[in-house]
Amino acid sequence: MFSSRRTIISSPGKVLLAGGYLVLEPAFSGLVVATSSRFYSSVSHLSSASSSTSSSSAATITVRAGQFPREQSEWVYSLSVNDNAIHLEQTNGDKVGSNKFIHITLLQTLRVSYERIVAETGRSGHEAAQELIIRMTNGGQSRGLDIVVLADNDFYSQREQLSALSLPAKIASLSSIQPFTSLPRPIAQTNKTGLGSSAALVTSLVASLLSHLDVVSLPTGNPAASTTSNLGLVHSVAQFIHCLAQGKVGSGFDVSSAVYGTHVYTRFSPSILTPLMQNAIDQIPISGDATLLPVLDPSKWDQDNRSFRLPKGLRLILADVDAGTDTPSFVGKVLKWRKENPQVSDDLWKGLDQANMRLESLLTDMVGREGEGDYDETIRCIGERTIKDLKENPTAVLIDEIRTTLFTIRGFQRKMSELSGVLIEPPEQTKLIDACCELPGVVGGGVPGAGGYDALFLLIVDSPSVVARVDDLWSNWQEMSVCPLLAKQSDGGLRVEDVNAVKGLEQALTR
Ligand SMILES: Nc1ncnc2c1ncn2[C@@H]1O[C@H](COP(=O)(O)OP(=O)(O)OP(=O)(O)O)[C@@H](O)[C@H]1O
Ligand SMILES: C[C@@](O)(CCOP(=O)(O)O)CC(=O)O
Repeated sequence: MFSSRRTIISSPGKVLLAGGYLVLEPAFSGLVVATSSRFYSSVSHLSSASSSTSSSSAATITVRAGQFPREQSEWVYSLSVNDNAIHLEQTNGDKVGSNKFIHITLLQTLRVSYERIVAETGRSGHEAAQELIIRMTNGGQSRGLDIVVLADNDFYSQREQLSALSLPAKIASLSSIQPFTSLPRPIAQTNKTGLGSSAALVTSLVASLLSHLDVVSLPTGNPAASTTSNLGLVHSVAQFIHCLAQGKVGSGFDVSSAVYGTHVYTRFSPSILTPLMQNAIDQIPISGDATLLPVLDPSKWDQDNRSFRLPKGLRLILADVDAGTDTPSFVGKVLKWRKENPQVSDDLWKGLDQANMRLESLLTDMVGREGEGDYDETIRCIGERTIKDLKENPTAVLIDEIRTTLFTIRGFQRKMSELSGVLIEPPEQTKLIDACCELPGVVGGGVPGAGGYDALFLLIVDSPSVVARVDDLWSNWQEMSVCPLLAKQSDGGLRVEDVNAVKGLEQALTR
């Protein structure tokens, strides 16, 4: 009986609200907010194998990026076993080119799966390799795995789609675009919006593969309820793969939020991955001891995730600004300046970290006031700026302190820009964010993550009138092209999906 079993797991996008650059060092933390816009990975079995093609030592994997042109966005791999290794080769690279994030995710996740099969079944070598292939081919009844990856529209600029529909770059227009809308050009020629597509892709694909191959068990609904070892393994495997594919060990805040959702993140020690980064291999050894699992054992990872969320009644609203940011180049220049100016940069880092942690504390205090009788009314009045005397109202005082702290953080970012020569908050962004902050209901804002011209965020009162004010200012802004995203904050990380619960997903998977 051919199995129609399908595993769909999604990961949220990310916004590093505070802690850019500092979060690269374990001494400092970052406030990372997961977005409502998500990245989906679906794993099922390819059509049934005819007796001539079914094999216990080979399998096929096809991966399709469902919203991109199929002829340039479907990668096919063949997996085979020889005397001392499992090999994964792409078979259509000459036609569509390669996708290193997909290839590395498949290879390393299958390598983890093989090592887990050895550890759990006591089988090794060819026997364990055959067990892996049996799971990939549904007991030989299928040729292998059929994978489709899909991102919510927010991950990629929709400017062209909006102009093709003669629609203005406004929130209402974005809502009229079909979910997982087809994009005209391949990924490499598509503008991304800074939500962390690669981290969400890697994380959701690792989780869906490990789950489909029965290596981890992630219950439907809220995987956060699953055992920490399962989620912890998904986290460490995804962090390793993302670093390998990016060719550097970043802070990992983006993978952490793709797994755990919104939280205060303190990075893992980069040295944990050194043994694996130095001799990355391109096959899966089936002789000798496990080499991945001892390093990716979650109990050996020292990152910290402190729970944190935005308070009820406030909303994160995001915009994609017309030019991107070369994050690796920004990071390189800032860290070079920091190394050359240790005293000045230490003082700056400590001052900025205090402001970042003050922001966390104030937002958490706001969460603590959600049950107060005056909370909702105060938020409503702040939205229309009809509060006369802030001093009389503790919630209003807190919001005013959040506003001040966001300005303080931006001041430190401008100081970092001035001293390092890296335009973290460029003058054009300063002008735009200051103009937004003048609007009633806007608490504050800033440039997320590495900054530059990539994106901007605002913290606003979550009311239609405030959203409309911001939307209007952005759509009329002349100095830069500012396009809103639909994303809001969300608290959840990895999620096992029911295809019928996600609008447009079934159609996009079978398109
Ligand atoms: N839908 C997708 N399907 C397959 N691969 C994708 C998809 N989206 C992104 N990728 C992969 O991720 C790579 C982008 O990773 P990169 O680290 O350069 O950007 P990023 O920092 O994640 O971007 P952003 O934060 O703007 O989304 C692409 O080159 C591609 O290999
Ligand atoms: C600059 C840095 O601290 C944050 C980059 O954030 P983003 O990719 O610009 O959202 C780099 C990192 O944390 O890996």
